[in-house]
Amino acid sequence: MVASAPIITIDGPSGSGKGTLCQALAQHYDWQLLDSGAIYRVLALAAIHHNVDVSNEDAVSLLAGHLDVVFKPSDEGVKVFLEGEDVSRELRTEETGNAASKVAAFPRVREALLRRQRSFRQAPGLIADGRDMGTVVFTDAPVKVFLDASAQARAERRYKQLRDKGFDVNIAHLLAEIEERDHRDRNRPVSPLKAAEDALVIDSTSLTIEQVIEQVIDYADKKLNQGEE
Ligand SMILES: Nc1ncnc2c1ncn2[C@@H]1O[C@H](COP(=O)(O)OP(=O)(O)O)[C@@H](O)[C@H]1O
Ligand SMILES: Nc1ccn([C@H]2C[C@H](O)[C@@H](COP(=O)(O)OP(=O)(O)O)O2)c(=O)n1
Repeated sequence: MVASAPIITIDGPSGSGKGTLCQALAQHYDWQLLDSGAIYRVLALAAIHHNVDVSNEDAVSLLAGHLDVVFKPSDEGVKVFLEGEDVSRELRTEETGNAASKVAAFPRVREALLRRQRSFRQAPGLIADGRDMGTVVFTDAPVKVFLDASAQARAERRYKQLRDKGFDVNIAHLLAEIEERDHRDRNRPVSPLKAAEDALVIDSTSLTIEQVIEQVIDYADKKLNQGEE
């Protein structure tokens, strides 16, 4: 039997640093990258573009089954195309994140997107970024990390990130949105945001990005080597 490609799952709440960490890991190991949040964000945008009510589970799960999305690496990072249209900028707004969190709460939507996410598992390995990568989508991953940080720290990070991209943002508003999204993501009945039992939990509130990356690479190297012994 051919062994499946190894996976490192990185789950955690909004602004904990998952995307930054996953990009660094994908570069370090030269592995594929799955940004599962981007898939939920694209689906939310597809609903908005087609005037589909994001609270209508039937209609949104139908869209999820036919989602035409393409991820293209470019010099400015990965560009995302929905039905041929570049939606990379629109994808990153908090409005889109919030709508993504709403459509992601529907069980049939999550079911419709499972196979698409699992198809990213390819040699030599995969770095998977999301909320349920270690608990539902890739339960057999040899390396699982749950990345957290205080809501205040996450709101401040998001504020700087969006302001640097030229968005007009307000920190109090961002904190309220992050707390609302945390609550919805953690309390939904299917695939709620939580650490897998076998995950390494890292609180990055007072760690630099470099310290987080170093800690995860040290841990992953040990776990991956154990698997080869
Ligand atoms: N440990 C950290 N300390 C300070 N800023 C961080 C840290 N980790 C990530 N950031 C910054 O916070 C912002 C959000 O990080 P991101 O990786 O997009 O989070 P997520 O994918 O979990 O939402 C980015 O601008 C990133 O550079
Ligand atoms: N595996 C995933 C990934 C994202 N989601 C949902 C829940 C999140 O609030 C939204 C957006 O996720 P995304 O990772 O892009 O958000 P952040 O960059 O962390 O703010 O999608 C999910 O339910 N399951």
